[in-house]
Amino acid sequence: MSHHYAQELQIALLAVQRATLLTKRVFHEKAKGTASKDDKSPVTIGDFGAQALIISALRHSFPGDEIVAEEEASALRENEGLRSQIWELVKTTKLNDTSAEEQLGGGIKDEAAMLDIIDEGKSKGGAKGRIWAIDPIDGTKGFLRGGQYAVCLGLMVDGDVKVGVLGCPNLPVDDSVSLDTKAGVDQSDEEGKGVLFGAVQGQGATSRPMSTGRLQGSKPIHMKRVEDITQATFCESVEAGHSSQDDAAKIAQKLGIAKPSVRMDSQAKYGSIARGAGDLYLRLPVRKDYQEKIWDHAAGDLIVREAGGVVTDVEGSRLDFSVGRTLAENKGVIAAPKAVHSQVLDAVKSVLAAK
Ligand SMILES: Nc1ncnc2c1ncn2[C@@H]1O[C@H](COP(=O)(O)O)[C@@H](OP(=O)(O)O)[C@H]1O
Ligand SMILES: [Mg+2]
Ligand SMILES: [Mg+2]
Ligand SMILES: [Mg+2]
Repeated sequence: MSHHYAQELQIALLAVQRATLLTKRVFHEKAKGTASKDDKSPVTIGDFGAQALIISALRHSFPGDEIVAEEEASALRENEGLRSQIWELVKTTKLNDTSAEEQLGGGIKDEAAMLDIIDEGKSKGGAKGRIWAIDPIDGTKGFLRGGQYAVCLGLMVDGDVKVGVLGCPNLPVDDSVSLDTKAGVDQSDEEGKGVLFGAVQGQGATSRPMSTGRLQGSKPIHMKRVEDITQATFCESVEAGHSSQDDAAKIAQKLGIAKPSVRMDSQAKYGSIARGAGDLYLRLPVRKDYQEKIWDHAAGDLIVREAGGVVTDVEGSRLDFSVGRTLAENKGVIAAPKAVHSQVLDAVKSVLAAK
């Protein structure tokens, strides 16, 4: 059966847009209510709330699909304070358009149902069937710092990403605003900010301004043509523990790039290069044993490829989303326009080989 994924894209865009209304409310509140996960990484009431709203929307339209989501509710079951703060946000966050809200199935029944919904994201992933990957807040550290963050949703079918959506409340709406070194720091969702990226395999990538109700009109986006690699703008993580900034600096030097990197949190990096605001995204392993999570890459990988880019790991292999909740077969990420990807990859390989 041929499949155009029109309904999947529509629901994913609306679900992400609604979830960002919740994260923006949290962003503007002083008490962000963080908890610490087993791996010591932070999670906020925004992460839990956004995950609940997205899963609830997916369940309404696609009840048979599997879901891989980053967060789980166990910490909330033991913490009534945290739980009720999240429920307060979830039950009062709605799109201000009746038809759009209806497409998402409206709200969640009660607090207990919310916890169960959050826990519906425990699929093991894999190579068979329809599986959604959700990162309710990607770049949680950036979110807490007032940097970039993204609400991320991807649909994989038989291990291949078919639909990808990124909501980036703190990026400029205008695709032509080039990244500078301030793009990742001290950002807010003031006037002129907030963009939704979307892509369907084989149909290209788009951006549109975020709204509080129905979807706004979209524009196709494309990666920028790199005439001269020495003038390229590359982005990397703010967190030195997530991507080796030392290796990135050596790779840049090898390519003759003198401009400092743009450091920003989250998959906003993928969105930014896909729209031509920057050129390259390098994610270079710091720890040999770390496995990248599928929800950190699924949407961004498709959006960049549909905008004319190539995304591989540091060895040049495509990211393999078919092996579970992590990218167990890949290390790092190299995303670049098609015409220069192999040149960048050569530089990456030679720098990493020399270590
Ligand atoms: N050692 C590590 N190496 C690479 N990525 C890591 C990591 N530890 C955590 N991460 C992931 O890095 C993501 C943020 O990426 P970035 O640095 O590009 O903003 C985090 O997503 P969350 O913020 O959703 O937890 C987390 O999943
Ligand atoms: Mg996290
Ligand atoms: Mg993440
Ligand atoms: Mg996250």
